[in-house]
Formats: sequence, structure tokens, C-alpha cells
Amino acid sequence: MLQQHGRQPHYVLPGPGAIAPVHAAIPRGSVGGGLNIIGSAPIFQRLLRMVEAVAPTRSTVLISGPTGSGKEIIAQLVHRQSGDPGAPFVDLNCGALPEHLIDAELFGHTKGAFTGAFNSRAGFFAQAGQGTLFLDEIGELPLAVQSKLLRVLESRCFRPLGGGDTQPFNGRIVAATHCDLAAMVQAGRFREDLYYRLAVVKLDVPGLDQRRSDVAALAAHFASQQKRPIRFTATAVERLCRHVWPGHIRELRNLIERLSILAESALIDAHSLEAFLSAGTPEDTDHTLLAEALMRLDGDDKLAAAQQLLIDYAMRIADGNKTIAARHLGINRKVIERRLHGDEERSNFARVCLLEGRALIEAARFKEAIEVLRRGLTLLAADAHPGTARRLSCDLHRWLAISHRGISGWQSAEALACYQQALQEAAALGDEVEITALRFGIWSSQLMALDLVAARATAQDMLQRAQAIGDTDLLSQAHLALANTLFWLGDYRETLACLERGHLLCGAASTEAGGQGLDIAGLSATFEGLSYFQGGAFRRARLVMEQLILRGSADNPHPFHRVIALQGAAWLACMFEDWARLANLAADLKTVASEYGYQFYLGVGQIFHACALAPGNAHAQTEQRIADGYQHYMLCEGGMLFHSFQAWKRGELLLSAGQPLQARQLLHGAIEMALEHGERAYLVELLDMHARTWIAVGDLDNAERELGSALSTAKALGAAAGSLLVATRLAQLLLQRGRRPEALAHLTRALRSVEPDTALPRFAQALQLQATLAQAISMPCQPEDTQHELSVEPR
Ligand SMILES: Nc1ncnc2c1ncn2[C@@H]1O[C@H](COP(=O)(O)OP(=O)(O)OP(=O)(O)O)[C@@H](O)[C@H]1O
Repeated sequence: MLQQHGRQPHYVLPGPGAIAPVHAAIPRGSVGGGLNIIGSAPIFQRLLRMVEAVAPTRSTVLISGPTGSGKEIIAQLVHRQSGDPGAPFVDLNCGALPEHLIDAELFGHTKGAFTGAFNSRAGFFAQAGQGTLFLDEIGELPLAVQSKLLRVLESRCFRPLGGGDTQPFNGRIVAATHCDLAAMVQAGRFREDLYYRLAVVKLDVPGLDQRRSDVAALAAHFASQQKRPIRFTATAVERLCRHVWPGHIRELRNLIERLSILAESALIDAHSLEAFLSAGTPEDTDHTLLAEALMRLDGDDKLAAAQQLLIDYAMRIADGNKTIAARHLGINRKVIERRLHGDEERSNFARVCLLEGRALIEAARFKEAIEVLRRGLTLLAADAHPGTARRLSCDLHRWLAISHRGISGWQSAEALACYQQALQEAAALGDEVEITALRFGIWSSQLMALDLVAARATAQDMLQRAQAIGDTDLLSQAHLALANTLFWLGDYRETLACLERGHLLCGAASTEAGGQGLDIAGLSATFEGLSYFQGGAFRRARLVMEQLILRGSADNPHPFHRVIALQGAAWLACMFEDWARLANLAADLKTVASEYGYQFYLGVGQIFHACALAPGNAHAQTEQRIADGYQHYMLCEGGMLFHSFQAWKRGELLLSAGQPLQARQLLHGAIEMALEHGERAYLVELLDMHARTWIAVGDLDNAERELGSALSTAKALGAAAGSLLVATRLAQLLLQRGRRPEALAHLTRALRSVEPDTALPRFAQALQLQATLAQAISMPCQPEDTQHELSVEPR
């Protein structure tokens, strides 16, 4: 966003009117600091000599002079001729900051100092360091802030909002004003003590009317800077020198810019100059054509639209200077102010809505966030500044998408529509960071639709963009997206490697929600733990589960983080077949999810709760509960993720309930779907369960064949936990068929590839079977041989 306040535009940070510092690093000893300051009039030369004398001292300086006369350029000169011109020059227009933000901008704030302070931020005093803090339009500073500024000048230290240590201020203050500060003191609108503190040295910049002899040189200087340089005839120069310049040097500079763009000839004579000097008299304009053009303006109220058009135009040619714009329009400055104020008000309210919405999302109050963010969008609809509106609209849509996703799951149609709208705005703004962040939303929809190939491509693209930008948050999000996708693709080893590359392994991940309203740390831990488990690193998987249980406890004040952690912990408890623990975790998950309206996670809770009843209380109704949880809550808008997991568990329940044919039918469909989509995360478990349906009906040949192919699949995927499951089943079958040595070989190999964990039923069972087999064929087993293959160590 560019902001023009009667000076060269400065880049403005995406906050309400905050002006980013301009850091001037000037080579020592450059004459005039390389600023190209023009002026040989005696009054101006006197000013330059004063600057030269005062600059090397650390004295506070007050610069006064009419708008556009060159106060800022003189402030820069003071800085550049000071002892340390390489230090920062921080430029702050006091009139451009909303009153409620001035404190935070000046003094900085700590994280959480106020609603919306998601991070701590250095203020302008801190940014100025040993350099210069230029306080332009100091007369606009509210009285309350004046006393705080006075305290800094007196004590030479300041304290950021929200606490923190007092910090020293070692820089220099240069203030400027076009107001008569002494008169303001008389009127009680400016603190007298502050006035004297600031005006230690006072520099008066003369208006152009006091240095007419410089007009020709200034005109030539600006003319030479134009893309199409122009020249003046002698009479034209003489006309320029006679002209009255209420906007002073800025007005002269703007006129020359206009001439360079619009004048027919590059040589300006007095005649062509006159038309530009008396701008605004449309004698030659065809009034009908003009009126017709105005009638075509957008909106119902053409009068208001025409007025806005004129004000925008006047502001543009006056370089943002309201006084000059008002003069161009022949109206009072207040009319312009009121008009602009209306637009700014709306933008500011929309911005407040954005901040409020974000705070509500942070507190996981998604429903309320949606209301507030929508209100912000309504306010924006009438905004007159397309750039500002677009940025705000993009932000509002992104956070709306996140809120919808929080409630209805990642495949929510509303969320998708909001992401798409935000992406359009970001593309129009050419904002690469935003475009990258928004790809996260697109990735999540692809993931939920089980379009894993596309999801992996999007995550990789996001990662490349994030690396090019070098943004830490984006890098974490991209690594999480890729790791998550790799897990579902069944590549557990790469999942862990990706989490490690993104510094997301347990303990390393930040506890922040991240820019996507997510719990990056909780989700990373979940996929880390699950990958360890599938890879047979049971000890490490248990450690992660314990951490997730802690994170999901009632001590965690953030409900959304709790839900994510409870989901991860329950998922792992389910894998470890720790039914008592799973029952508690699933119950907590359901309670928090229903209290805060997280439909998706309510479904997850219901599935895990049903799983916890297995295997003792298994019956067909329990299977129906899982199906319900999946259908009603998780499949919102057609999402299919989690499909293989729930089918595996439902198959198991149907089998335990004595319905092998139904189980086989269900599992068959699930295997087909998993193969079609490349969703291999639970493929081995599905194949194992499918083989069990053959055992249940006594068809051991088919069962043996299928267990053999399940074992090969597990090996190919590096699914050591799956191998153990299948090898045990195969060994039981082979034992039944009298092929003990073969059975023992399978079992020993599978046990070697996992970390020992006697609390895990499938491990204990395998170990016991191995002992039985070894004894039966009189061959001692060697459990101490066990070793596993995963190499990534936990943090
Ligand atoms: N002596 C000079 N030589 C060359 N250019 C100048 C000179 N003085 C001012 N200018 C140019 O004129 C324009 C207006 O100057 P500047 O912004 O410093 O005015 P100002 O008095 O600070 O304005 P405001 O009252 O809005 O703060 C700038 O583009 C600046 O570079």
C-alpha cells in the first residue's frame, strides 16, 4: 500500500496507517548528503549554514515552514550531516496514524499487549536506534501522546506497551510542523514544556514566495528529472517566477510533472504554460460529453460518484496535499477532510473487524469470527480506495475461509469460495507471500478430496515459493502440508524426513497457531507419532503420544489446539490398542468439539469412541456409529480423507460381530479406493483384515495368498508395524497348516524390524507365538537381536 502525505510515497506496512521507516544509508562526506538541494537565495543559504552548524550536535531540532516548502528534505539533510549518517532515519507522519495506534507505533508492544497484538513489535523509537526519529506534522500529535513524548525526551528512555523492560533511546528527534506551534501553545492545544524541549534549535524553512530567485533553478532541476525532460522559454521562466505558489516547491514540482506528461511540445512557452497554471477552467471542454461520461460512473448516486472522482483527481495532482487539493477544487479543506475521513473511517472499521475476527479465531470462536469478518466485508463494499480495499478484502476472505474450515472441515464449500476470492485479490495485488499462504487452503481441499497427487504437487509448489520468499511461517506450513500428504501416501520415512527438514519434529515446532489458524505443532506431532508407529519405532511413538496427551489436557487454554492434540493422542492410543485411554481421550475430544462447534472433530471423536469399545463389545451397531461419525461429520461436502482408517476399523467390528461377508464387501471397496487414490497409509491393515475374512469362512488358501501379498506391501512401504501384524497372522496360519519353521522365519524377521514394546498387544502376541514356535521346533529364539530400521531420532 502506498501512502502519500504531501511527499514522496513511502511504503506503508499493512497496518492501520503505520508508516514504515525509511533507512537512509549515506556515504560519509557526500556533499549535501547527495540530496540535490537546490537554492542560492540568501535566506535559504542562511538556513543551510544553520543546518551545517546544528547537524553534528545531538540537539533536538524543530523545523517549521509552510506545507511543501521542503521541511522533510531539510530534516534529511540534518541527519546526513550528523555524526552518523549511516544510522537509520525513521520517518513518521504523526497526522497519518490513527490516535489509538500512536502509542503502539511509537513505543512498540509486546506480544498480547492488546487484542490483535499477535507478535511483539519494535516501535519507532527502537527502530531509530542511534539515528534520527523524524516526527513530521508534530502539531497533529494528541495531547495524551505529547506528554508521553515529553517523558521520553526528558528521561531518554521508553517502555513498550504491555510491559517489558525500559529501553534507552539514544537517537535524535527532529520534528517538523506547518502549524504555528507557539500559537497552539497559547490556545492550549500543544504542551508548552514539550514545545521548548523540541525547539532547542529552531529551523525556519522559507516559502517559495520568500525565495523567488530560486524558482528558475528549481524548475530546471525538476524538468531535468522527468522521463520526458522539458525546457522553458525565457518568457515562460519569467512567468513561473511571477506566479504565486501556495503549495510552494511541491506545487512547482507537480506542475512540471504535469507539463512533462501533458504538454504537446517539450519546449514550454508562456502561452502553453498559462493553460496549466490556470488549471481547471474547461472552456474547451464539451460539457455534454463530460456530463455523459460522469453519468456512466459506477453506483446509483452519480452526484456522489462525480464528487468522489473530482476529489480523487485533485488529491492526486496535489500529491496528497489536502490544502492544495481544496484550492484546485475551490472548496474548503474541511470538505475534503470530511469526505476522506468517511472513507478512512470505513476502512478503519473494516480493519478493526479483521483484528477482532482474528482474535476470535485465535480463541477458536469461529462462528462469532464469521459474523465479525462478514461485517468488515460489508463496510468495505463502499470503500473508495481500491488498493486498501483489495488488501483488506483479501485478508478478510482468508480469515473467513479459515473460520468456515474450522467449523465444517477442510472441504467446506464456503471455505473454498472464500479462498478463491482471496486468491483473486492477492493475484491482483501481486502479493507473492499471500498467494503462497493461500495455496495452503487449496492444498487442504485437495487432500480432503483424496486427490493426493495434486495435493503433493501443491505442497511442493508451496514449499518452493516459501523457500524463495524465505518466510519462516510459510516454510513451516509448507513442510506440514507436504509431510501430511506423504503420510497419507504411506511414505512414513519421508514424512519424518520432511518434518525434520521443516524443524517440526516434536518439541521443535512452535506453539503458535501459524498464519493459517492451525495448530502447526499439534498436527506435526500427530503425523510424527503416527509415522513412528507405522515404521515400528514404538518407543518414540509413545513419547509423542504422551506429549500430545499433555497438550490436550484441560490446562491448555486454547480449545482448538486441545482438539488437535486430543485427536492425535486418541489416534495413537487406538494404534496402541490402549482402549481405556482411548475411551477417555475420545470422550474429551467429543466434549470440546461439540462445545465449540467443531463438526469435523466431533466426527473424529465419535469414530474413536466407537473404536474404544472394540474388541470386547464389538457388534454391528458399533460399526454403524463409526459409519455415522464419518458420514455425518467428516464427509462434509464430499471429503474422503480418513476413508481407509475408518473402513479398517469397521471391517474389524463386522468381523468380530460374525459378519465376514459384509466385512469383505466393505473392505474390498475400501482397498479399491485406496489403490485408486494412492492412499496407502492404512493399506496393509485393510489387506490384513480382508485376509482375515477368508480365515473366518475357513478358506485358508485364499487367506494365505492375501497375507503373503499384504506382507510384501508392508515391506515395500516400510510399514514395520503392519509387517508385524500380518506376519503374526501368517505365522498362526502356517502353524495351523504344520509349517512351523516357515512361520517362525516370518515372525522373527518382523520382530527384528520393530522396537520392542510388550505393552503393545500385537508385539506381545508375536513374541509369545515366536517362543511357542521356537520351543516346538527346539530352536532358541533371540529377542535381543531385535533392531528397527527408522533412523530419525526424536528431539
Ligand atoms: N531545496 C530543494 N531542492 C530540491 N527539491 C526540493 C527542495 N525543497 C523541497 N524539495 C522537494 O519538494 C517536495 C516537497 O518537499 P518536502 O516534502 O520536504 O516539503 P515539506 O515542507 O516537508 O512538506 P509537508 O508540509 O507536506 O511535510 C519534495 O519532493 C522535495 O524533494
